[in-house]
Amino acid sequence: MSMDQAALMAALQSVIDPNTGKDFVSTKLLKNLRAQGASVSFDVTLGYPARSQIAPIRQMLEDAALSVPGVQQATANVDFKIIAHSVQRGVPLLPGVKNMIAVASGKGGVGKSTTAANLALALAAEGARVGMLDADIYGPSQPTMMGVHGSPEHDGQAMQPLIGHGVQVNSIGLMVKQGQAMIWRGPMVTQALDQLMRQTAWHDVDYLIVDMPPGTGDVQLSISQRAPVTGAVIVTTPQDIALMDARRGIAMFEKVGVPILGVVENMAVYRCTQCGHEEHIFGAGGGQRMAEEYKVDYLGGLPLSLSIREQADSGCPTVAAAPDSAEAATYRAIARRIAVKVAEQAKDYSSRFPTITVSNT
Ligand SMILES: Nc1ncnc2c1ncn2[C@@H]1O[C@H](COP(=O)(O)OP(=O)(O)OP(=O)(O)O)[C@@H](O)[C@H]1O
Repeated sequence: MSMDQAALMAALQSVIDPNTGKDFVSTKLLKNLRAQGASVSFDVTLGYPARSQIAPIRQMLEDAALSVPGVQQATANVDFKIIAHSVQRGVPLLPGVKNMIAVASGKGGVGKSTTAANLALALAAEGARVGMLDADIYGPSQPTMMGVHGSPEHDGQAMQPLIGHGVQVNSIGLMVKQGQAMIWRGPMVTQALDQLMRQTAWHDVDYLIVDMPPGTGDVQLSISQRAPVTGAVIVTTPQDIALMDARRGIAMFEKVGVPILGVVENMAVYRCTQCGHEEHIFGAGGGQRMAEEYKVDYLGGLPLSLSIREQADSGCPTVAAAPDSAEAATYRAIARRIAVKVAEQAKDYSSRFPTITVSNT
């Protein structure tokens, strides 16, 4: 029995990627469909890091093809490729970095650095090449959280990032003495961060996570204007005051044309380690309500958890220390949502155009 090509396409189109909610045919991700006798094969390239997703997606696609009368053999070649997506107009990309994701918060102490570290590890666990730029001048904690020691080597041109849990790390905390940066004035901070960003030899990074200084002052505004940011993630806790500050964070990025990838609610609920009872100490649903009000995505919530704190503060964040825990699964789900949202953004075309230098001579 010969196969009906239209039926094959319809069957393949009925398969929905659970991560994007879209099919692979109308999004043109399915390519090179070959049919020979009773065999079909095709390629699917996902736009987000998907090591754990390849096998189930391959299975769904092959099952769909095999359900078509006349198809006896189906081979789906599924892989992923992360490309550079657009940033603010007129801001050039950093060499060696495809996408920069700013992790920000309206106020300090909400768990921004912990979230940034775990998201970096979650993206890396799915096969992405990840960098971590710790720009938190007021409390650079990434060297501790990512477990890196020493200073980056400088070859006269650029600094070599340190490697922690497979992630390329550089931090303002590795460049200055403890406490020194806090007394710098705004322009000095901006200059130091600019240098840190541009003079680090990032090696073919798919996602550079930037742990931003907390707040929405001049330094933060300047980074969000000058750095090529693909999108921003806002971390908040559920208290009204933190939510109010988070709103300011959203407004700051929107003002400079950086898309908000979504909101992460940290320390959303307390779960008793003895009996499992859950208590919304700071009120329930605040992050979600704020996300709805501001029409941004609610990416997920993390509980107030002793293990999250202990693991991050001891240099092995939860995603690496306890990959089978519920908290690690939440971080991975949030990271996947972020990567999918980045993949949906327009491609960066700036590298296609030559830079025009006007010379007066
Ligand atoms: N979900 C959580 N449960 C328990 N403790 C947490 C959680 N998230 C973060 N912490 C802890 O709270 C403290 C502050 O977290 P973190 O440094 O990530 O916050 P931050 O917002 O980056 O702060 P800063 O304003 O200093 O940049 C750390 O000790 C961290 O381990």
